[in-house]
Amino acid sequence: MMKVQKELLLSDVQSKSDKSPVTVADYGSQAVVSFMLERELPSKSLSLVAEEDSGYLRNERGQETVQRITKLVNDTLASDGSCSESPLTAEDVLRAIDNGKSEGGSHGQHWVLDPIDGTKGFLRGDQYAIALALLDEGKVVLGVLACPNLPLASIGGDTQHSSHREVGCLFFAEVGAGTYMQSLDGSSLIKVHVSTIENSEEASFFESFEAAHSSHDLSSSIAKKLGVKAPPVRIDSQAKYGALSRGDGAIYLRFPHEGYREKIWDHAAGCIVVTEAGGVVTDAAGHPLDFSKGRYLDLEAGIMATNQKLMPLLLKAVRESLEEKTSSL
Ligand SMILES: Nc1ncnc2c1ncn2[C@@H]1O[C@H](COP(=O)(O)O)[C@@H](O)[C@H]1OP(=O)(O)O
Ligand SMILES: [Mg+2]
Ligand SMILES: [Mg+2]
Ligand SMILES: [Mg+2]
Repeated sequence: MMKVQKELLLSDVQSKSDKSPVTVADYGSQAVVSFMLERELPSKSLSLVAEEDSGYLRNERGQETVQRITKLVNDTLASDGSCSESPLTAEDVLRAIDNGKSEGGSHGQHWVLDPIDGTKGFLRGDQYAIALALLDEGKVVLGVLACPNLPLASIGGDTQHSSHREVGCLFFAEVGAGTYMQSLDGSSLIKVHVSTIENSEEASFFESFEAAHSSHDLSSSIAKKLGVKAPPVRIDSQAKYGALSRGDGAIYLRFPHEGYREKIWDHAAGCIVVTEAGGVVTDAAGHPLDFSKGRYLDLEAGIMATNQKLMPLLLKAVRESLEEKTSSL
């Protein structure tokens, strides 16, 4: 994935109908994960709720892109050493991508995948994540978050110039069993916990790098009410949930602009990674996120995450800031 990030060509990037970018890496990652899940869980019929579909790839202009993705997928499976079968054809790859069309819901088990979360960060050479979760009867019971560019050392405010530049973190959480972090090369497994800060003035917070994804004005007003002194830490993708789960910062604020609908694959893995590390994730009204409603989350105004001690204070500050915003309109 990191090699693809470095070598990405202009022609490898397309624009979707909602104007967000999608790359050969997004499609390739979805095909690989879908293919692996099918292979590892042969006895069950797979239900996968995933971001991408093959629509664009199946039209004429997509032909070249499909060839490129097919090569990437086969190279990846071969380098992993886990593939003894013959190489996948373009049609196999398109079918693996389209496995992700499930509607999810409150019954049975559904895998939830964002093959590349934070595509804009990926294109910039910054943070991105591969996020996979398992829903059981509408609840997230398992979450895995791979963050190939996230430093193993803390990225919290005052440690940003740390000399430890090693990157690549894997977070995983299972309901009732806590959250663990491992380096992507497989060494050093540790159990992680959210920050224990109780004084909001000492807290630092994460938000989107992209101002179009989350209102920076609103989070700055909330931070001011809490007396937060540190400047916001702005990074892309669910890497924010990962960083929060190990206490790099104490708060995550996300307030998309009017009309944006949050998707379950953008939060399912991150949510359990934070809650199993002792944190709380809610919408702006303080309700837990409901992953049982299909491909979209149905929620009020925004998403926030912090530790249990700070949540009541945060909720109050969010309420006040939202009221001020409404009355100023
Ligand atoms: N207009 C938008 N507002 C909010 N989030 C968006 C918007 N467009 C895309 N996203 C999604 O928000 C998430 C990244 O936001 P951030 O990095 O700011 O946390 C990604 O899941 C991204 O999708 P994608 O998975 O396609 O990158
Ligand atoms: Mg996308
Ligand atoms: Mg995403
Ligand atoms: Mg994505």
